[in-house]
Parts: sequence; structure tokens; C-alpha cells
Amino acid sequence: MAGLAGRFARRWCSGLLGSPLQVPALGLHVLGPAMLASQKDFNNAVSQVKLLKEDPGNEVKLKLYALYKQATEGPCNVPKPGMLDFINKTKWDAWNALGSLSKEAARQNYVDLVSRLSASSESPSPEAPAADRKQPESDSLVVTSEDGITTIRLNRPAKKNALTTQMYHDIIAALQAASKDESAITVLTGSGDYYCSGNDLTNFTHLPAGGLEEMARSAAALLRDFVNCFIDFPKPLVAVVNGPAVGISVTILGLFDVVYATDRASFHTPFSHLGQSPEGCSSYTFPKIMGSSKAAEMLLFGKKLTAQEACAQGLVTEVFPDGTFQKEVWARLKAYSKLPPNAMRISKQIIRNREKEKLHAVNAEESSVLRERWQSDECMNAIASFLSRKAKL
Ligand SMILES: CCCCCC/C=C/C(=O)SCCNC(=O)CCNC(=O)[C@H](O)C(C)(C)COP(=O)(O)OP(=O)(O)OC[C@H]1O[C@@H](n2cnc3c(N)ncnc32)[C@H](O)[C@@H]1OP(=O)(O)O
Repeated sequence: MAGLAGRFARRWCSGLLGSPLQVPALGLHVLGPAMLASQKDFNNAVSQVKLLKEDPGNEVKLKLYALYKQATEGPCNVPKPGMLDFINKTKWDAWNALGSLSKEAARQNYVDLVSRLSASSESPSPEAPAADRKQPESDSLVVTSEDGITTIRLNRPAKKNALTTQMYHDIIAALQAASKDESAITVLTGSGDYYCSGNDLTNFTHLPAGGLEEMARSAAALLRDFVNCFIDFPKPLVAVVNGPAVGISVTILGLFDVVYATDRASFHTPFSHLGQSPEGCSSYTFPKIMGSSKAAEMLLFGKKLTAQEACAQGLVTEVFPDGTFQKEVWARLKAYSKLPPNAMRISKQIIRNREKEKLHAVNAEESSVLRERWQSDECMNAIASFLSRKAKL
């Protein structure tokens, strides 16, 4: 069996290396004619592929192959190979998946992909910033791609990774980019001793010209967009909970596929204490995950769960000893990231799709209720109390 697999792998690689190679349908750029690569750029990129220092792996080679075919011959126009002709069938599938993508757009995508591959093969960093991704506006979020994993790291350890308005925008952009990049898995984690202390309560102190009402309106719109990105995220999404988690960083966990936590983590949703109400679709996902009375204890009374309790309730997938947490979790994720990405994406789709409409409706309702809550005396007093250091949750 091993011999067969080895022969198959060798044939597969040489088959692909012999032809110029290419992007998942999801990752393709839709560009206006003025921005498209010239034939010369394309020819250069075809030559560049042969000079790559590192083998980009079969999946990328397959993407290159399909884009090359689309760019030079247009949409797939040859009969589908038989089931047992594995290699040619896989290549045909990749080309066919590009549908009616124009030759010009395929050429551009090919050039972009080769340029990303050239940049990354020259990068000396073991955890290189994703070359194809616009980096976040502030240092409070760090996005890297390595070993088929895109990691979005909250990086405000001095403030326990509390989420500023800019960070919400940056996370949205990072998720949108990750949904189209070449990684198989996307991870959200934190720097320092906390995973995240939730919404930065000073967000509420920056009143715009329209006053409290306008602040609540725009925060609700941002919240809705933010949560929608998690609902719609197409690839496996994993939370690596490296320490305590508060507020919105807990509620959105119900939208992740897998949640790994250190035994130092805790899970706290003190919404009533803050005069607020649940978000992140937790009013729907938590009762589903843990039953209505356990969910009520967390969401109404702000009961803080230990990592072990959260695991017993089904909110956390597995708890690891803090001393070996990073090593164990990343080793496991690296192994998972080698699984066929399309299979994982399609399986996620089957698992999640029938819930999507409901989740969007819940998100809209939660955001609209919060818009009112943020203008209430209960909420204003709780935030003033935190800011004046009278209260710690
Ligand atoms: C677009 C808007 C969408 C909004 C969505 C709705 C979201 C709701 C929520 O997320 S509700 C939850 C909000 N979070 C909190 O209420 C937590 C508040 N923080 C605390 O209670 C504590 O800081 C702590 C328990 C997280 C940690 O306590 P401790 O270990 O004692 O550390 P410090 O308190 O000294 O914290 C260090 C430093 O960080 C600042 N900080 C921590 N969390 C927040 C925060 N959420 N907002 C603002 N600032 C925070 C803290 O003030 C300290 O700052 P300092 O060093 O004093 O300058």
C-alpha cells in the first residue's frame, strides 16, 4: 500500500511539474481590464515557476496548472477522464472548477500566485506574514500564514487583548483574506496571558458628532458585520484559547468549528453586570450547545466557567495543560492542515449551511437589541463604573 502511495505521489508530482501550474475558485480575483497582467507578465511568471527554490506542494501546483490552462486555452473543453485515471481527473477537476473565468483574469491570478510563491520562498522568517494579504492597520492584530494555517493573533497583551474598534475592522479584513488565501485552516488566538477581555470598554467613550445614538447605531452595524464574518467563514476555524476569555470573545466561540483551551482559561460573559445583552449568536448557539439552563447561568447571571467546565458543557473541544498547551495544539493543527482542504471546506458547508439563515437572523436581532442597551442608564453606569475603576468583573 505504501509503495503504491509513493508511486502515486511521485507520478503526481512529476506530472504537475511538467506543466505550468494554479487557485481555488474562491481565491480568484475579479479585476477590471485596466489592472490585468500582460502576456509578457504571464510569460515571465511561467518562467519564474521553474526557478522556485522550494517545491510549493501538490495543491499549489494544481492551482497553477488549472490557471495556466484557463489562461492559455480558456474554459475546460476536454472530456472528463475516467474515474481510475486519478491524476488527469484531478487536473481536469481543477481546470473545470474555474468555470467561465476569462483568460485575462486567469492570467492575472496566475501572475499573482507566482509572485506570492516567489516572495514566500525568499522569506527567511519561519512565520512569514501572508504575502498576499494587506496587513492590519494597527499592531494590535498580527496575521501570519505558515504550514497551511493562517493565524490571526490579538496582540494587545497590556490591555488583555481588549478589542478596539480598529481591531474589529482588522479582524473582518483578516477573515475575508483568510477565506480566500491558500491556507487550509484559520486560527484565532491571543498574545500574552489573556485570550481576550472582550470589547474595549473605552470604545464607548469616543462619542461621534451624532452623540450616543449615533455611537450605538454604528457600533451595532460593526458588531453585525463582525459576527457575520464568523457565520460565513468557509474554512475550518479554530480558537486557540491561550488564557481567560471575556464577553464577545466567548460568545463567538459557538461559531468556531473547534475550540482548544489551556487549563488556565476561563469563560466569562458578564452581560447583565454591564447592562448589556448577549451577542455573537450566543442567545441561539449556547442553549443549543449546553442546554437552556446552563446557557442562562452564563448569559443572564454571568457565571464564569473554568476550562474544564466549558469543555464539559461542549463549548470547548479539549483542554490542555498550560505547560504543553502551545506545543500540543500547534502540532495537532499542523497535522490537520495537511488534510485535503476542499474536503474540509465542503464538510464544513454541509455541517453549517442549514443553520446560516437562522444565525444571520439571530445576529441581526442581537445587534439591534444591543443598540438600545448601549443607550440605557444601566449600561452607561456599568461602563462609567469600570472606567472609574470602581468595579472589576
Ligand atoms: C463594535 C462593538 C461591539 C461590541 C460587542 C459587545 C461586546 C461585549 C463584551 O465584550 S462585554 C465584556 C467587556 N469586557 C469587560 O467587561 C472586561 C473588563 N476588564 C476587566 O474586568 C479586567 O480588566 C480583567 C478581569 C479582564 C483583567 O483584570 P486584571 O488581571 O486585574 O487586569 P487589569 O484590569 O489591570 O487590566 C490590565 C489593563 O487592561 C485594561 N483592560 C482590560 N480589559 C479591558 C476592556 N475590556 N476594556 C478596556 N480596557 C481593558 C485595564 O483597564 C488595564 O488598563 P490599565 O493598565 O489600567 O491602563
